[in-house]
Parts: sequence; structure tokens; C-alpha cells
Amino acid sequence: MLRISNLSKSFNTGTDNEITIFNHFNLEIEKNKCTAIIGANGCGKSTLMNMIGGSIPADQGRILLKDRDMTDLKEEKRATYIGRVYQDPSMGVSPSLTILENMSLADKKGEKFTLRRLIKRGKIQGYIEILRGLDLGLENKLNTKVKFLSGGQRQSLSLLMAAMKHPDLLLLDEHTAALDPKTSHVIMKKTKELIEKYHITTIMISHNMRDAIEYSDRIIMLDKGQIVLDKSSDKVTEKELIEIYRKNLALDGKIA
Ligand SMILES: Nc1ncnc2c1ncn2[C@@H]1O[C@H](COP(=O)(O)OP(=O)(O)OP(=O)(O)O)[C@@H](O)[C@H]1O
Repeated sequence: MLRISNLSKSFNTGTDNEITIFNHFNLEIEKNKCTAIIGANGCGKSTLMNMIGGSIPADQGRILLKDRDMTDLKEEKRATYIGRVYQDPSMGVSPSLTILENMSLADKKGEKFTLRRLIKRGKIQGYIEILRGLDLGLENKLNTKVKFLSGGQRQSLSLLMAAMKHPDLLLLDEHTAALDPKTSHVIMKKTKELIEKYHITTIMISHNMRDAIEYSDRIIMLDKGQIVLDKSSDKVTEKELIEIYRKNLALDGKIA
């Protein structure tokens, strides 16, 4: 489904600050599964996500999605196949546009269009139905600008927009990290519902071990750009994950 092979990435190449994050990294992600990527700060989670999504280029290696080579595709082009929800609730949506305009934008992803012709009347009822599925009452606020929504409502909308065109791959980049625990729980449940309903292959970065176990099928732990754990989520406990975390941090001298 997603095949990453021989991927390498360094920053500040050729300077005293050169840092190699990935060195001939390989990973395969199965279809219709949710894979959680966990690991301590700086282990390379976001860099990996950014290389898959196309916001930063890899130095070397290939990224194949459904056997289609994504490696040299620009981010906008990749967005036709890849949906993404960010940690920051203001990313992934256009805050100064209304809910209806945002839904229409997501619906037209990959198409050429003018803003004047953004909204198609015949589509509105369909958007209302999709929004109703979120159960947040957003279907009654179609003309409300997204900047007036709460962080949780925005993340829900962003998630819906990323999922509604049934992307080949959904990238969730700590998408509940900026939310309070209760809202975070609601969004995680909605995430699970959506990806199961639309059968979307998902990669989710999380710092929350419990969420990673509960909401994913597979857990991969990175440490310094390498896979140090790769297990089915039902075969790993929170205690085990925390112990490996602590062991790696201790080895790095980050904790005693
Ligand atoms: N644009 C950049 N320029 C230089 N170094 C970078 C850049 N982006 C990331 N890095 C470095 O690459 C390493 C991996 O960063 P990355 O953001 O991928 O880690 P992460 O696992 O997502 O961390 P966190 O959990 O804190 O978000 C870090 O040492 C970081 O400082």
C-alpha cells in the first residue's frame, strides 16, 4: 500500500550543524489499517510525515503509494491522494471562509476552479448530511466563518475535509495534541469512526500511548530515525511502551 524504501534525510547538509535524521529507512504500511508512529521528541516523526506528505523533500529513496511513485510529486499534487490533519486547528481549514466554503474547497481538491464558482448548490444537501454525521451541529452553521469555531469543532471539520474524498492515505499529525482531554477523546472517537467508515489507510503520530494502543492497529516506535518497536497494538501494553521510551531516553542521557 505505502512503501518507503531507502529513505534518507539530513538537515543543514555541509555545515557544522549537519544532522542526519533518516539513513536508508524502510517501511511498509498495510491497506485499510491505522498505524501509530510514536517516539520521543526529535526522533523524526514529523520529518517522516512531511516527506510522505511532500512538504519536505527526501535526499534519497522512494515513496510509493498504491504502487504510484510519489517521490517527485509536489505537495499540492500529492494532496489529491493524501489527506492530512495537523496539530494546529487553524491549519487544514481556511479560517476566514465559512464552513460551506471550506467543505466546497475540500470537495474540489485536485480540480481547477474559481472562487466565484466555489459552491455548487446541488452539493449542499450532501455536505449537510456529512456534517450531521459529526454530531456537532455544524450542519446548522454552514455560513459561519471557521475562525469562530472552537478548536475541537475546527479539528473535526478538518478531519472530515481530509477524509471526505476518501484519500488513499490519511496523515494525522498529533491532531488532538492542542485539545483538552475530553475534546481530544471525542475527536479520537470520531477519527476512528471516519477511517473505519471510509476504509482509509491512516498514519497517526501520537505522544499519547493509550490513544496509540486504543485507536491504531499497529504501533511503530522510532528512535533516532530507526524503528525500535513494530507490533500489533493488541500485543503491546502502555507499560511496555513507556519502559522502552524510558530505556531509550536513558541511553541518550536525556534522563537518569
Ligand atoms: N527544518 C529543519 N532544519 C533543521 N533541523 C530540523 C528541521 N526539521 C527537523 N529538524 C531536526 O530533525 C530532528 C527530528 O525532528 P522531528 O520534528 O521530525 O522530530 P519529532 O519526532 O517529530 O519530534 P516532536 O515529537 O518534538 O514533534 C530534530 O533533531 C529536529 O531538530
